[in-house]
Amino acid sequence: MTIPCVLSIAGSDSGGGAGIQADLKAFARSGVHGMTAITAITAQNTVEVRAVEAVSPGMIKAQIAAVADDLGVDAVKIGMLGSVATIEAVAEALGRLPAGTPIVLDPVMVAESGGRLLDVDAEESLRERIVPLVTVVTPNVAESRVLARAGEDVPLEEVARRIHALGPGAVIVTGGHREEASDLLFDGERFESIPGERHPGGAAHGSGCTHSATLAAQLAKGRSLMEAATAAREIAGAAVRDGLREVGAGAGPVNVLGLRS
Ligand SMILES: Nc1ncnc2c1ncn2[C@@H]1O[C@H](COP(=O)(O)OP(=O)(O)O)[C@@H](O)[C@H]1O
Ligand SMILES: Cc1ncc(COP(=O)(O)O)c(N)n1
Repeated sequence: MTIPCVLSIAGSDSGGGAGIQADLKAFARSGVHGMTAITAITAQNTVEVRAVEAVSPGMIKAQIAAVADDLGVDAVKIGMLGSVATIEAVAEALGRLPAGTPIVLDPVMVAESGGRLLDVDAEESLRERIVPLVTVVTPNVAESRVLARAGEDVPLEEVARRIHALGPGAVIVTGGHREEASDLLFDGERFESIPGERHPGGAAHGSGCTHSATLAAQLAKGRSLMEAATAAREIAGAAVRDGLREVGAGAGPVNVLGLRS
């Protein structure tokens, strides 16, 4: 079998912890060939997002078409989209991929450091134009409540049901911000808890990106959704545990490749 080719449609993090930089490392960790369609460039470090510049819709579509026409796309991970114009471009490009291509959406809204990465007026487009097209959507708890328009009083199972009703194949609410750090999977029929140890002293900048990129890579390798979700939880958790705490003054970058000084 030839090596799977997986495409990340996401933003660039100049600090190297999240976005496409995290995705390429996660793809390598899972043994697939990584490709990128960059949606935005961020001037970002572990403390703040200083500036964001969108890539033009035409250039985003050209990147996706270039890799699809030659290398082929065995799975897609979508991260930061940023604006309505970018969402429209990505929705159009996804429609040209072969039916059945696994698509993982990490609905990135706000960076770990607090900077906004999705315009508020783009939340509705994300919900209507992208969420229904994807195989699995992987919000963290805060993102799940925005997608479901659910307040703190709504139980997480109901939040997942409401997101599923928007049309994706499945929902995984990631648990990095929950006390027990387990992920919650809902495929429209059953709930599965995907447990894992919490690493409170770890470095978590890029954990969501690492999780969704790993999920896409594992699906490209032919794993079932449950197998892929289990591997993504395990690999993201270990990347937080081994995270580079000493790098930067804020939340340090995850370390999915187990780098040591
Ligand atoms: N402190 C932690 N300890 C163990 N696993 C973690 C920790 N933080 C995040 N994870 C794991 O990393 C993945 C991403 O989670 P999360 O932090 O919820 O996403 P985001 O980075 O989008 O906020 C999930 O599988 C989650 O369980
Ligand atoms: C370009 C880009 N994409 C995604 C994230 C989210 O990652 P995190 O929530 O870990 O900051 C980010 N900070 N920057």
